[in-house]
Amino acid sequence: MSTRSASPDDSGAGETEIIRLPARRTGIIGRVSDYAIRTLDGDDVVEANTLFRAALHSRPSEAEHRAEVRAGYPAGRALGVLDGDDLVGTAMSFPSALAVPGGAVRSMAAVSRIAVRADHTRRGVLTMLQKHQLADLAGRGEVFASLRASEASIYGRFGYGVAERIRSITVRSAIARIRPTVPRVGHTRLVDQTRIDSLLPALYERIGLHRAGMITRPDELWRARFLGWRTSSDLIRTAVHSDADGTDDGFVVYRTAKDGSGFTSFLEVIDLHGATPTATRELWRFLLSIDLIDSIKVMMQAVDDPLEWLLTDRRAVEVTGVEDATWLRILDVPTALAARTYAGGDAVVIEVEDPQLPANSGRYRIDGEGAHRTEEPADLVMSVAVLGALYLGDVAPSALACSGWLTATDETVLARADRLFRTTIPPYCGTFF
Ligand SMILES: CC(=O)SCCNC(=O)CCNC(=O)[C@H](O)C(C)(C)COP(=O)(O)OP(=O)(O)OC[C@H]1O[C@@H](n2cnc3c(N)ncnc32)[C@H](O)[C@@H]1OP(=O)(O)O
Repeated sequence: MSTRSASPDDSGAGETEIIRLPARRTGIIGRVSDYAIRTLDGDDVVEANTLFRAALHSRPSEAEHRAEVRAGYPAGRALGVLDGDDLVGTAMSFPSALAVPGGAVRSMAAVSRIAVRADHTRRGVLTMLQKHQLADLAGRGEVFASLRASEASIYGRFGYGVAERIRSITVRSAIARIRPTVPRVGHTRLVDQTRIDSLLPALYERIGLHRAGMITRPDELWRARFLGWRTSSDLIRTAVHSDADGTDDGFVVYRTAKDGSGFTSFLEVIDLHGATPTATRELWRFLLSIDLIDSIKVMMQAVDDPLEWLLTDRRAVEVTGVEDATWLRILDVPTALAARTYAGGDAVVIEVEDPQLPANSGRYRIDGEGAHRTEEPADLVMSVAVLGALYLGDVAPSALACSGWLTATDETVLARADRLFRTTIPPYCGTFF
C-alpha cells in the first residue's frame, strides 16, 4: 500500500505527485547517495503511473481505473527510485519482440513511462534507473530495448540510437479521391467499440510482424491502450477490413472531433494495420468515404507509405513532419548481429564500444552469410548507439560517418558497409508505447 497527499478538500482536483511508499528493507537493488532503487509491484505501480503522468503534465488516472492501470504493468518490470519514503523516479518496460531485417523476431523490452519528479531532476536519478534497467534487461536475455523519446537529447548516452523514423500527414478529404482504376477488394465494417478488447489483439497477431521494425504487443500494452481509448473524451471508433474470402485482415482505430463550425470534423488515425498493402488501401478507402470530415491526420505513418500514389490528386496529402520513432538499444550485440540478414558483397569488420554493457564491446565480422566475433582489425569503429541506428536499415553507415558518428579506415569500407546493411524498405513499427 502507498499513500498520496491530496488537496485539502480531498476532491482529487489538486492531487500532487508527492507519493510516499512505505519503507521496505527488502527489494532494494541499488543505492546512490540518498537514493535507493527497487522493483515496484502491487499498487505501487499505480503510484509510479501517477508520477509519470505528472511529469508529462497530466492528471492522475481516476481512482476507479486503478485496477486497469495496474493491469497495464507487467509483473516485475517496473523500477522506482526512492528518496527516503518518497517515490521520485520510475521506469518500466513491456516484454515484446522485434522483427529484424530478413524476418527473424528477437526479444525486445519496450521501455516506457520514464519519469523523475520535477524537484529531483538533473541529480542522476534517470542515470540510476537506466543503469539498473539495462543490466536487468540484459540479464533476462533480452536482445533489444526500444523506446520513444520525449526529447531527442536524453537517451543517446545510454546506448539508444534512432533506428526508425515516421512521417505525419494531413489529408484534405475534400480533394482526396481514390483513383477509379484501383479495384475495390473485400469490405470494411464498423465494429462494436465495447468489444474491441476481444477482437484487436488477435487480429494484430494474425496480421503478424511482416516488416522490420514491427513489434509484438503484450497483453499489458493492449490493456494500457484500451484504458486510454475508453477514458478519452473524444469519439473513438474502430473499423475492420475483411478480404474477398471474408477473413479479417486489417483494422483502423480513429478519433473524430468537431472543428467548431458544427457540421465538419477532423479525423485522426490512432492505429492502422493491414496484413497486406491491399488491406491497408481498403481501410483508407473507408476513411476517405466518411462524411463531414474536413481533414484526416496521421501522426505515425511509414516514411515510404504510398498513400499519395493511391489518389487522383497527390497534393491532397501534405507531409507535416518527419520524426524519430524507434530508439533502439542493442542489449546483446552478438545475437542481434547474427539475427538479421545482410545483402551480399565483401565483408567488413566493425568494432563496437559499449561501456555500459561491456560484454558487447569487441569486433565483429559481417558479410552476406552473417556476423560473428573476430580478432581481425576493424574497418569501422562505432558506439553501440550508432549500431542501434544502423541496425534496421533506416540510415546508411556512410551518412553516419559523414556526420562524425562513426570512423572508417577509408571510403571503400563505407561503400561495402552501406551495401551490407542496406534493406529494400525502411523499417516501420506502427506501435506507440
Ligand atoms: C521512454 C519515455 O518514457 S520518454 C518520457 C521521459 N520522461 C519525461 O520526459 C518526463 C519529464 N522529464 C523527466 O522526468 C526527467 O527530466 C528525465 C527523465 C527526462 C531526466 O531525468 P534526470 O534524473 O533529470 O536525468 P539525469 O539527472 O540522470 O541526467 C542524465 C544526463 O542527461 C541529461 N538530461 C536529462 N534530461 C535531459 C533533458 N530533458 N534534456 C537534455 N539533457 C537531459 C542531464 O543533463 C545529464 O547529463 P550529464 O550526464 O552530461 O550530466
